[in-house]
Formats: sequence, C-alpha cells, structure tokens
Amino acid sequence: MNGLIENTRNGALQRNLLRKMLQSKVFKFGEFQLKSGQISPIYIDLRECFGYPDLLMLISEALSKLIDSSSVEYSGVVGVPYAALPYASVAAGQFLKKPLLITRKEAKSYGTKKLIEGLYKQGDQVILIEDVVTTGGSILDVVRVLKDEGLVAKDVYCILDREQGGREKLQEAGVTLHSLLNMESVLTFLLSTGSIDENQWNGIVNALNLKYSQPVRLNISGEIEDLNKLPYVDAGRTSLKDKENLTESPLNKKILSIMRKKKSNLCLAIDYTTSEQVLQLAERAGPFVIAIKVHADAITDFNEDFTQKLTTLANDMDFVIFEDRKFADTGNTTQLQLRGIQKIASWADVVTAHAIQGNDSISGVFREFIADPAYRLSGVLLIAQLSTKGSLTALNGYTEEVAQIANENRDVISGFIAQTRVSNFSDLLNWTPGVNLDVKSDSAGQQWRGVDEAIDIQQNDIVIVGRGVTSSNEPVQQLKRYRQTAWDALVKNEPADN
Ligand SMILES: O=C(O)c1cc(=O)[nH]c(=O)n1[C@@H]1O[C@H](COP(=O)(O)O)[C@@H](O)[C@H]1O
Repeated sequence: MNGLIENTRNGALQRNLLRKMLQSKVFKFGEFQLKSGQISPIYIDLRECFGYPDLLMLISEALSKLIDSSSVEYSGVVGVPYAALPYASVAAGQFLKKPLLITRKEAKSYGTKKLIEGLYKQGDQVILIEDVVTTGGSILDVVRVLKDEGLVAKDVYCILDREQGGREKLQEAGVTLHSLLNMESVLTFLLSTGSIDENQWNGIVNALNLKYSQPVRLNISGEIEDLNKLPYVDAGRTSLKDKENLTESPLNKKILSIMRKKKSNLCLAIDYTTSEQVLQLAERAGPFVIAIKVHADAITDFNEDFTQKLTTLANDMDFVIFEDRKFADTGNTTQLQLRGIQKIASWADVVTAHAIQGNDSISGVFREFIADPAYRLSGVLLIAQLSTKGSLTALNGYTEEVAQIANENRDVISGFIAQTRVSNFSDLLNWTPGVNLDVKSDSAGQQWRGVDEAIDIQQNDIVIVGRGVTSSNEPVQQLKRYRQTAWDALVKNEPADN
C-alpha cells in the first residue's frame, strides 16, 4: 500500500501501472457476476494488458524490479501458462536476462515428451511469474510439475493478488507470494483518482468479501509520471563520512573530505572561452566549491601557463579540477589523448568518459594513469545519463550497463554524470548537471531543474551549476545561494556528524 505514495522508482512504477490500466480500460465498471455468484461493480481483466505494448513493457519492468528487490536467488524464470507467459518472456529476456522456462499442461506424446521446456538441470532454483492470483490453484499445479522434475520453486511474483485466500494457500505449501498490486492498492488508487466513489468502494469490498473497514484516500494524481526523473535504484542514504571510509577511489577520498570541510557539494562549470576569464572566476569561486569544471578545448588561448595557474589555485583553495573531456574512443586513443597536446592527465584531477566504447577500453586505461604518481589524474566519471532533451542515454538498458562498468571498477571510476542515482554503491558519487534555480531550459536542448529535485528526490550527491552562476552579474552571490541550497538538501537526509 505504501508503495503507492513512495517517492521512488518502484512507487512510480506502481502508480504508472495503475494509470495505464485505467487508461486502457482494464478496470471495467458495471455489474458483473463473479465465479462465486456474487455481483461485483468492478471487473479487472488483466488478460487485456498484453494487448497494449506499453503496458506489457511496464508490467514486465515492474515485475523485474520487484524480483530484483526481493533478493531471491534463482537461475530461471517460469511463466505460469498461459496469461503470464508474455510478461515472463519480456521480464526474463529484456530486464532480468535469465533463461525462460515454460511448463506444458499436457506432456507431448512425441519427441522429448517433456513437461518443462527450456534449459535447466535438476536442483535449479526457479521463480514463477503469474498475472492474477485468486486461489493459488494454478500456481500449485505448476510448482508440482517443477518439483517432479527436481526443480526448486519457492517464490512467485504476480501482478495482482485478489486477496481471495491465494497467498495463505501458497504459504501453506511453502511458496511465498510477492505481488505488485493487491485489491487494496487498486481500490485506493481508483478512489484517490476519483475513478470510483465511496459507494462503489463499499460495493466492491462487500462483493469480494474484503476485510477493509475504511476507504483510504491518498494524494495521487492521474498524470503519467516521467520514470526517467526518478532514481534507477532506491539506495538508502549513507553519510559522507561512511562514504569516505568506504570508497576505494583516491579522488572520492579527497572530494568527500573537502565536501565535509567546506560544507559544499557544488561544482562550478566555467564555460568561458578565455583563460583569464576562467581563472578570475575560479579564484572568486574557490571558497564555495569542491570542484571547478572546464572544457579545455573551448578555451581559445588554452596553454600551459593557464593549467599551472589553475592547479596552484586548486591546491591553495582546496578544490579539484574537472576536465569535462568525455573520452569515447578506443583505449589506445584515449591514452594518447590524455598525454596529448593539452596534457590533460597532468593537470586534471578528474575527467569524464562515455561508456559507449565498453569496459575494456575504459577501466584499464585510466587505472594506469591513476596509479602513476607522475600524473595528477585520480578519477573518472562515466556519463550515465545526459541532461539534454532526447538524449540516447535514455535508451532501454544503457544507463544500467554504464552503472555495471562502474560497480566493477570502483577504484578507478569514482562516479557518474547522471540525472538520477544510478548505482546501489553509495561510494560512487552522482554528479548532476542540468541544475538552475531560476530557468528551466535554453534554446540548445539543455533542461534544468531545481536543487531539491536533483538532490532530495533524485538522490544525487554533487550539483554542477554553470550558467546559473556564470551568466549572473553577481556570481559570488549566486555561488553562495547554490552552495547553501544544495548543501541543505544533501544534509537534510544525513546523520548529524556531517
Ligand atoms: O558532462 C557534463 O558535465 C554535462 C553532462 C550533461 O548531461 N549535461 C551538461 O550540461 N553537462 C555539462 O554541465 C555544464 C552545465 O552548465 P549549465 O547548462 O550552464 O548549467 C556544461 O558544462 C555541460 O557541458
């Protein structure tokens, strides 16, 4: 029930699922005779859901998130025939990346004569996917077939638990039911969005013999939410001190200590085009920021004198130098570029890299530079999500793959450029651009949002602010404003020792 109001991706998936079901007319209102003979004012026909491709995808994604969050070990996914097969296929193949198994109702009279199709071996633990659970009878039939073949099946995931005794019956047989929705969440959603009134609520509760005493109204809008605006993972908050102890990245050790000392999680993006302008603002910004981000190739008079002055400022004023180079080539080319005309590895503490070229061209290459004391470079941020409208980083699965590369190389990859938290490892820091307290977009595709959304809801750690400061006539005033707002949003959810 609480999932319906949770400010998390799982909560939003649940709400969107109900919104789409409502739009797709899966909930039918009228007078319907149920199997029990009783008359119900509602009929929920989940068999219609896979007729709508977006609903099929949404349900499969939500089931996959439910499966992931239950931390159950399994080697295959079984769809309960027939209605759950589309969801099991999409969930297994697209989201969970696990083998799909199906059970037959009747053994074939020819060929292998198997009752279970797919790849498995005796002793494998599998999970089941079902669409609606009423009594649990069809699930138990499938569990019996699986057991007879030597498979272990102890967990079943369904879209809707009708709360008609199925959960208890399954529990008696040693099977745990995990459901995306139950009748209570469906009725609460319908009532809260004005789709049914209290009379209808009472009628449904009576017809289905449900044991609820009072209808609950929640603050839920009927609007479809943009799932990309929500964290990819619902990671618990970790204090900065704990992150500092936990991190394997030399860059993060330094940054987390600066953050706590300066009480700042602000990175200033100085996209000026002359070295003098950049240095002047860097000097004024020094006391308020933990990092200064530049695009060296946008500075028209870039030279070694500039990098020397910038590194002196950084050392004296305790901030890190961030070159936003976005490397994206083969490992060999990246090595050449790091040492090339701009000698990036010699003056930048941290650089950005895309992940499009794959892990073999990323982690090993940067590890070599980070381990070598001749270079200043001590960390890399992977581009997990871009802030621009229509960015291809939103393509299904891309961000998750980037997070995976970082998860496996936390000594080198110190975090992400992202819009929302993308990894469960809290020591990987989320740096987020696209922040402006006063404006929502520019004319070149940039999308901005406020600090509360970026830090509090989307669970980022560090905000990258550019024109919010650099276009202002009073940059120092803006720096103080962004520093305070971002820091307040960060420490709001943290233990007092920060
Ligand atoms: O890699 C980045 O820093 C970056 C990624 C992204 O998705 N969006 C984004 O705006 N940036 C950079 O962050 C800075 C944002 O500056 P403003 O748009 O002026 O606030 C610019 O330097 C961008 O190049």
